[in-house]
Amino acid sequence: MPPVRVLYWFRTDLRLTDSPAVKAALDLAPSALYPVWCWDPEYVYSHNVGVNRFQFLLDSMNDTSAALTRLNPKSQLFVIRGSPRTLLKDLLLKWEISHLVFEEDKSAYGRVRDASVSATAASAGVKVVTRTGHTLWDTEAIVAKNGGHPTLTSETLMKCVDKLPNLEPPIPAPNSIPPPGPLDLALDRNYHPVSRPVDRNARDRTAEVTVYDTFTGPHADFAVPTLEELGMPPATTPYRGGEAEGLKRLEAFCSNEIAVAKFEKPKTSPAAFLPPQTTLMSPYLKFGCVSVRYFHKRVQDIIAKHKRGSSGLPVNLPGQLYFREMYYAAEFATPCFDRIRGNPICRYINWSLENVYDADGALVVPRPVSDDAEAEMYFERWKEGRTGFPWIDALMRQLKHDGWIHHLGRHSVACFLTRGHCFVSWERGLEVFDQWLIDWDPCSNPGNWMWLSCSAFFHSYFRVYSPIAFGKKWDKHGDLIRQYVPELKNFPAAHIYEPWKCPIADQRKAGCIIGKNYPKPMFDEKARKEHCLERMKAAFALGLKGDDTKVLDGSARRELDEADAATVIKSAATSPVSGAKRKQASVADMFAAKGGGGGSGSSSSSAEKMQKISAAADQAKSRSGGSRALDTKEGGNEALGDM
Ligand SMILES: Cc1cc2nc3c(=O)[nH]c(=O)nc-3n(C[C@H](O)[C@H](O)[C@H](O)COP(=O)(O)OP(=O)(O)OC[C@H]3O[C@@H](n4cnc5c(N)ncnc54)[C@H](O)[C@@H]3O)c2cc1C
Repeated sequence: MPPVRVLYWFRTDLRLTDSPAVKAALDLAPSALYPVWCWDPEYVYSHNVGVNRFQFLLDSMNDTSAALTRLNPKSQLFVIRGSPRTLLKDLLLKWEISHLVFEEDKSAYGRVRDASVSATAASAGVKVVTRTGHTLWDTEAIVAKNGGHPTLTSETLMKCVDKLPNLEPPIPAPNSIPPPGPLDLALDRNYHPVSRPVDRNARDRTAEVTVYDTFTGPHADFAVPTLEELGMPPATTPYRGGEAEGLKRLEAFCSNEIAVAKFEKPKTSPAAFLPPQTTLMSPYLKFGCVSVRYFHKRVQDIIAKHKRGSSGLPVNLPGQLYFREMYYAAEFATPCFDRIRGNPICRYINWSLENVYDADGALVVPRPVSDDAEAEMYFERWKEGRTGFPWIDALMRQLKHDGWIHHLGRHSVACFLTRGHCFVSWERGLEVFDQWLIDWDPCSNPGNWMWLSCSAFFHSYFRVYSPIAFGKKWDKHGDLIRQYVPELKNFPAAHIYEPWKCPIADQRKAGCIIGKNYPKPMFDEKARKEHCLERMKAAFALGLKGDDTKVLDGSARRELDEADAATVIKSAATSPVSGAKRKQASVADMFAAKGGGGGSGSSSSSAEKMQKISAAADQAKSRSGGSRALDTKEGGNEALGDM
């Protein structure tokens, strides 16, 4: 029998407790175990990753490396700087590896990469062993139980998992591991990307990237890189990665068993991030520092112990984990999940700012400047936390600084940017979250953006989060605002959510003049909300999805823009005119001029179309119970009360 020599390829499973793939590697009883991380140039340059997420990843890698060394002083996480697609084959040959073992990554990106690496390994005569460990259930099996379709409600998900075998109990961390074999690596290729791709993270770098100057680190010790090697300044997030830190956080949360048993997501405060409000486990799940199955078992055991008065699905903690499963299974079965164009589950809405694609369907980068200057301005001010709505600004600044905000805070800012007020495409918001979130995830991020923008999963578009009342309900004194918008820290509580209404004498006393030290609101929020509701109504009535030919050839956009223009003509005489309305009125003028049959003819046919659309949407709204009812299947981590 040839000796068993295993290369364990770590990716989004930076842990040793309850890792089915680590167990599979050890079950092979290898004489040598090489725990490897490939520091992929694609991640460094082509993915949209901000400094906080890089820091969290480096923390997690260092923690795994230290844990491996504790289990065997000769072991560590062997970090090699290069693409797994090219590098792994050389490692397999040099180290005479018999088995390549890794945890499955079922995302669209992961599937393609893993298939290419597996094929390369097989061609080198190496056996490939994979296990599911990033999700509770095998995503592919869930989709198969759903007839190959994406799971669009948590109820559907539960029906599918009911047909799957029961979850296995978590696997304890190993007590020891074999050492690696010889580590000499006379690698002769240059793994530094010769033609470096567009650097999407250039904006965060303050120095040159030096991480690829060597294969095995500046001291040839396979060390975990540093932020300096990535050309990045120190991170600002207070959250540190790693299995030890993640398990500590989970235990701290679980120490209050009653709170665990009674947890109801919609009743947690978007302004709080300490237990028992929320677990803050998402970045640890994202990087696999904590096993989702271990987390699930831990809370299920507590719930079983305190059955009386415990909360139920979908609002309890297991329910939250099932939302994650739902998005994973939805992503698996949906082409173009992270964009509108070509996405069969995503409703088409004619957002004022949307992504532009070339004839082959590729995103146009750099992005052309939109001709809707107002929408561009809304987007920029949203991103910078300068909208003039302190609740929104506090959350956006918290997101940028800390890399994490509460789920219901994400609801607030996502609703505000998209269907609630700015009418900017969710694709633009997704990109900002992608850059800033430490827990960014290819399934949960697009999935939740589609939910919040009422593009998929959730459809009650007439339920809009107030940028004033919602925060006030949870944080009357405005502590979150005082912390993240220091300009307002001395503002009287009575006016902190609407500082523009504060008497000038009090503004002076608080040391902050609105319009000078802190912006005035960028629009009349009520008028904007009405404007967006009308546009959502039209899009819902048209009822197209991202893969419809009318979306792909641009005619859906024209049709909805015409309908919007007609609405403005209809309402111009009665509605308060915000800047945005003026802009729409000019769109209406353009339409009238283009119509050929003269202004009045065009606008009346358009108005008729709008009337039909509007009536259909009203019917849909009354069928679903109007603005007060919320389909419980859609709820679960929605704030069900006052929005
Ligand atoms: C616009 C938007 C974008 C989001 N992007 C991401 C993302 O990129 N990555 C990410 O992990 N979560 C994302 N979420 C979901 C959610 O906000 C975070 O998972 C949550 O804030 C994590 O906090 P927690 O760990 O304290 O959650 P808890 O309430 O303690 O829940 C426990 C775990 O359940 C999972 N979970 C809970 N709610 C959701 C949900 N709605 N979707 C998916 N998983 C959920 C998370 O893994 C979470 O750690 C997004 C939500 C919104 C509204």
